[in-house]
Amino acid sequence: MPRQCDICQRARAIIRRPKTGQRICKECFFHVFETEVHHTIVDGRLFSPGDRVGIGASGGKDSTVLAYVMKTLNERYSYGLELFLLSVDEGIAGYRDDSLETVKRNKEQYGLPLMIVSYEQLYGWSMDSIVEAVGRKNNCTFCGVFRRQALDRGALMLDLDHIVTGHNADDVAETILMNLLRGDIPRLGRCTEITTAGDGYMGRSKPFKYAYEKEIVMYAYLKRLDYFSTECTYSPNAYRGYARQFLKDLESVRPSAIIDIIHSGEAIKVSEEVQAQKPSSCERCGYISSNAVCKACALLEGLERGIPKLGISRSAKHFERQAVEPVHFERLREKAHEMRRRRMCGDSNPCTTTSCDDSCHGTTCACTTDDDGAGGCH
Ligand SMILES: Nc1ncnc2c1ncn2[C@@H]1O[C@H](COP(=O)(O)OP(=O)(O)OP(=O)(O)O)[C@@H](O)[C@H]1O
Repeated sequence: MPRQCDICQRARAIIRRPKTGQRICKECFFHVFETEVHHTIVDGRLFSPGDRVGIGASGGKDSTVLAYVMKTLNERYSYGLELFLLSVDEGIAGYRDDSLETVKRNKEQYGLPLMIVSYEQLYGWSMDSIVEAVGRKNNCTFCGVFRRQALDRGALMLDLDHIVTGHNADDVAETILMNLLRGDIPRLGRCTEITTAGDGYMGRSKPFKYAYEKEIVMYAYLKRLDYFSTECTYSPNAYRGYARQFLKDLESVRPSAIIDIIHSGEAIKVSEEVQAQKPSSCERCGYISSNAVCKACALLEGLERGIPKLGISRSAKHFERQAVEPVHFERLREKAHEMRRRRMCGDSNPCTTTSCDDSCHGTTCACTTDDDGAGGCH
C-alpha cells in the first residue's frame, strides 16, 4: 500500500527528505523547502523593503533554484525587493557561454532583468586566454578572485544594495572543513556568516546556507526548472574535492553531518588577535584590499608582464604604485552603511547616521563602530 505523507497525512509520499528522513509528498516538500529559506532570510535580516537585490546567476542548479525561490518568496511574503539576475561571463568556451544561454531563458521565464559582465570587458582577459598563459594548475585562483570582484562591479553598475548567491549547506560545510584542515582560523571565523560585507562592502548573502544540495537538485527536478548541469571545463579546485568526498562519506553514515558541521562552525568563536587585517582600498583600482594592491590587480600585473605566478606567489603589498582609473567602491561602502543602519536600527528608529560613527551614543539604537573599520550598525 502506498505510504502517506508524514506532513499532510493525505497525499502519497513520493520522496524521502535528505535533511530529515521524512517521507513526504511533492507539495509538502515545496512548502517546507521554501518556508525554511524564508526563515533563513527573516532570521538573518537579509533585506529591507525597497532593496535592489542581485542574484548571482550562473545558470547552474543552485542559482537557478535561488532565482525561482527568491521571486516566489518576494511575491508571497511581500518583501518589497527589486530583483535582478547578475551573471559573470568568465569566457570559458563550451561551458559558460552555454550556461549563460540558460540564464537568458531564465530571464524570460521569471520576468527578471539580466545583466552580464565579462572578464574580457573588465580585465581584458578571458579565462580561456588566462589558462593559455598560466596552464591549468592555478587557473581557479584567477577565476575566483576575478569573479568575486566582477560581481561587485556588476552590482555597482546596477546600483544594487545586496547580492545573493546560491552557496548551499554542503558548500558551507565543505568550506568549514577546508579552513579547519588548512588551519586558516581567520577564514574559519568568517565562513559561517550568512552575510558578509563583501570585498567592496556590498552586502552578500547565502539564503541557501541551510539548504541541502540534494534537496536543491530535487526541487529543481520536481519543479522542472531549466538549468545547466555541466561541470566547468577547467579542473575544479582539487582540495575542495577531497573535502567534498569526505563530507559525502560522513553524510552516508550520519545524514545530519552537514548541518552538524555548520552548527559547530557557528559555535566556534575566533579571538580578535587571529582575525584578518583590517581592509583598506587598493591603490590602483580603489577596490577593497588588506594590502596596498588588491589580489585582482596583482594577478593582472602578473598576466600583463608575462609572469603569471607573480600575483599568486608574492604578497600583493610588494607591487609598485601605478595610477589607474579607480572604481568607485566608496559608493558601495556608503550603500552598505545605509543598508546596515536600516536593517539594525529599523526605518522608524530616530538614528539617522548613515556612516555610523557612534554619534547616537547608543541612546536611540544599537549603533556601534564596525570592527571592519567601516563604521555602521550591527
Ligand atoms: N558566472 C557566475 N555568474 C554569476 N554568479 C555566479 C557565477 N558563478 C558562480 N556564481 C554564484 O556563486 C554561487 C556558487 O558558485 P559555484 O561555482 O560554487 O557553483 P555551484 O555550486 O555549481 O552553483 P550553481 O549550481 O548555481 O552554478 C552560484 O550559486 C552563483 O550564485
